[in-house]
Amino acid sequence: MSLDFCKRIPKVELHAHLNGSISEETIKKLAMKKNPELYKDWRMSVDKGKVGTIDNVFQIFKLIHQISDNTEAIYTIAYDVIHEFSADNVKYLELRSTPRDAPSMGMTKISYIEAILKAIEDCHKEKLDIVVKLLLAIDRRNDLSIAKETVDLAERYSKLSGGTVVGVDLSGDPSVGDARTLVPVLRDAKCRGLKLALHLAEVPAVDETEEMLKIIPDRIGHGTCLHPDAGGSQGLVDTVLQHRIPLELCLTSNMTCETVSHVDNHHFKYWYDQGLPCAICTDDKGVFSTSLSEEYCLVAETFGLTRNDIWTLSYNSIDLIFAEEAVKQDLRSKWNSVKSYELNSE
Ligand SMILES: CNc1ncnc2c1ncn2[C@@H]1O[C@H](COP(=O)(O)O)[C@@H](O)[C@H]1O
Repeated sequence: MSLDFCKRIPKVELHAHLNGSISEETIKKLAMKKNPELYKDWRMSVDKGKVGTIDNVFQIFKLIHQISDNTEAIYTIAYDVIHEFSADNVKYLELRSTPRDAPSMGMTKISYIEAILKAIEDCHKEKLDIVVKLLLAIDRRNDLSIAKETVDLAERYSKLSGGTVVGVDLSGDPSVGDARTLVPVLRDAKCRGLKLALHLAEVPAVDETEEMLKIIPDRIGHGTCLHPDAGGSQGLVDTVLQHRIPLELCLTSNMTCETVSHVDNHHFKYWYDQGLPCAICTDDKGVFSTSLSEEYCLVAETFGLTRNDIWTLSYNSIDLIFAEEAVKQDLRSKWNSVKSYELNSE
């Protein structure tokens, strides 16, 4: 499978953490303004293949958050990240980010969210050929009151943004906290009409995952350890299949975090063969030095998928987006208008 083909086809990105998606250029630009040492530290941490283990990855987020501690930086990051995904032929992007405040820098959670929304709006005004939506993330280390505040903000900004904010993500270091404490807030978010994308079973956690699946999230992030062979259980597999809960799969991320031993063993294969809806995603394209095209190419090469399979994978991801039906229809037309050309060209 040529990378060129994967670059050319239109794509949907459904699992991209804003601060993990920052490119080297943007990090450099922001760090130079603040403290050039931060750029050097970042450079040393993310050299491809060196990141290793999930603990190291979460150290890198701490470093990035030092750089993105002001609203101007958040705007720049969102603006640049949207342009970068667009340059990779991503036509629909769902960003997710954890609202943060930094009182000493004058950043509030409100100004944080508004900076991202402004970047989305500015890209739209430029007529960039990409639809962008936003999920507000709850860090699993947070307590119930912070989670509730995030849900309130998501509901408020879903209205104020005219539907750009579409839901809530649950993420954060999977070895920290117990997501079960957040169940009432997540259920409430669902009742309020917000979509739920939950990181589940990124590491083995059968009891927690069982409880979280009772919410029936709209999508699952990773789901690496759902299967009994990966530290999950048949019950988890059955529930996911019964409700056909789509998975957001991020191969390079899982390899780098060492939650999957070898790419050949990636759970994509199992779920794809079961016919479960799966979206290929980047997770943190900056931290993992990847792009959505590279992820598609990796899936194709690892599991022997044809051009047609890859096209279908990309096309079917449209069904999984959290936007209204009219957006889905527009995207399907866009895909169909280039399909025969892309599938038949060299
Ligand atoms: C590698 N797998 C992962 N698993 C779980 N959570 C992850 C993650 N990658 C990123 N995040 C979550 O996203 C935050 C950074 O973006 P934002 O500051 O929110 O834009 C991280 O701090 C973490 O909470």
